[in-house]
Amino acid sequence: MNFVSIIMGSKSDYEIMKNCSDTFEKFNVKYEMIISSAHRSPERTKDYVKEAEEKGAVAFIAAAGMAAHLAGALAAATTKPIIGVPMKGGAMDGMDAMLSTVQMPAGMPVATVALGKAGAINAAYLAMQILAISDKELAIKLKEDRIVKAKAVETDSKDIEVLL
Ligand SMILES: Nc1c(C(=O)O)ncn1[C@@H]1O[C@H](COP(=O)(O)O)[C@@H](O)[C@H]1O
Repeated sequence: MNFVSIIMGSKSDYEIMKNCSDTFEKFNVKYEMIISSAHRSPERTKDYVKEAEEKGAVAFIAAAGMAAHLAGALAAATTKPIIGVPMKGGAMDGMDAMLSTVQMPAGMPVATVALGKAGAINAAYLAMQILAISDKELAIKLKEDRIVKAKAVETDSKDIEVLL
């Protein structure tokens, strides 16, 4: 059973990451979602990655704030794609999380998405684009979603546009 795994460093990340799981729900894509920290629960994190891989996890989404090492720790534990979502908050409001998520050494990639809600949603989209390589039905749904988005831009414009 193919699925995507979402791991958050803390329950305080859930409000934003619910946007990620909601996106999977919208597209009917299977996911798991847990809290585990590379800092606070290193053994749980390592054990979970192994179990999730055995169950069929195709990609991992790691969301963490501040000194965000979770995504990097997952990258060290598996060769499955890792998508990192830096969380806003803390004294540096996410700049720290963004840099610690994105600045991985060569050969240990973490595909880092935007801070905040857009990042949580894009993490799900990126994971679905990975799944869609071998899932034609999902690939079609993603293409249809682009058409809907493009139409929404036109509709929004029509509401306010001024053309000469
Ligand atoms: N960066 C990490 C890791 C980790 O990288 O393992 N574990 C928790 N955290 C982050 O610490 C922030 C504050 O956590 P608390 O709100 O629980 O104090 C959260 O954004 C979490 O992701």
